[in-house]
Amino acid sequence: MQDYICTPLGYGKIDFKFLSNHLLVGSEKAKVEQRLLSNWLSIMGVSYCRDQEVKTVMPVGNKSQRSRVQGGWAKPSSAVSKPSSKQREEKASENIHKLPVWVGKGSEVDDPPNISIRFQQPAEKDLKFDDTHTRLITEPGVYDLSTEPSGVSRIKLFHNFIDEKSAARMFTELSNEVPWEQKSDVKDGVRYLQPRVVAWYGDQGYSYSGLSHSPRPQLLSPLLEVKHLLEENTGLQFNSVLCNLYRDNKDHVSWHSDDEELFGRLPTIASVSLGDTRMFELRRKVKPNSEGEFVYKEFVKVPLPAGSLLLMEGATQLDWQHRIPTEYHDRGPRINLTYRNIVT
Ligand SMILES: O=C(O)CCC(=O)C(=O)O
Ligand SMILES: [Fe+2]
Repeated sequence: MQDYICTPLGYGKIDFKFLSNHLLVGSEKAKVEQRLLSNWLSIMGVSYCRDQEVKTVMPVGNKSQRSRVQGGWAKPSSAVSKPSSKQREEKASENIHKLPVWVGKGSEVDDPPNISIRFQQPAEKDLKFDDTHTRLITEPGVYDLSTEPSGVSRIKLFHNFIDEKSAARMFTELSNEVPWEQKSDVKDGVRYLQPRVVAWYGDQGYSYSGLSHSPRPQLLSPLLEVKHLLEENTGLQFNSVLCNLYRDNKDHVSWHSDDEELFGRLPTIASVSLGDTRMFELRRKVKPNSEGEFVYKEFVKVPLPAGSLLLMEGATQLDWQHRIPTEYHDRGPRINLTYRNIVT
């Protein structure tokens, strides 16, 4: 059994002070908090199982917190006894990870969320978690992700870029009027149906991963509205938009970069979200290690609510990948509009 501890200090109202890599919950109180809990767990990349017996208990914090949590909804099992909780706690506090500090853009940048993570390294197994960095961005701002010879990778997050009422109206119009299509693409020589439906608008077509979109120059009115808003606010031009509809929690887009040549070397991609909130994740690209494995260490997670705008700029497509992962729990439909500019 692998164990590690996370303390979600300062994030949300989650009333728990310990986790294991299999956090198993049983009581009513825990059930009320399952959604928060599973969100937080998915943010931290921890697997989550419900309605099973607690296999591991990893107390963190003072004695009163411990007994409250254990007494409330966690049943320690025999797995707890070795090594002792105290030993684990002491070991864990030696291993507190200091997450990297954002390189900010003056006053536009809010402080990073106050999350600290403690990792308990089990004696018997290497979790490969111990040197990963995950940053959660919930506040609007400008965030420099990395600086490499290729340039600065920068994202900008805006909330309420589209007001609530307009976002709801656009969501309904686009759900009904866009000719949504489930395409298939090729991965490792095999053709798969994409786990979402899409539509492409632009004067030119767009091809990637063995699929192609024909030109569709006539933008629907909500798409034009957003395009004008973007152009007014960013001073940039966008001549195409890929519309994605994630129908439920299972729909997703896997790790990728929008690094096709037709968008230029350092493209700005403007991503507008409507409908239910989904987590947008980035990971920094790595070179394969000596065994040919890709061991990713830097992750960024950004919940994207309705009306938000996320700009990906600079070297983000060269040095980072992004995805929308599946979620464990139900999600309503979400529409994402990624505006791009074809330069060739
Ligand atoms: O749905 C999203 O937020 C991301 C979509 C995306 O990455 C893409 O269309 O290339
Ligand atoms: Fe993308």
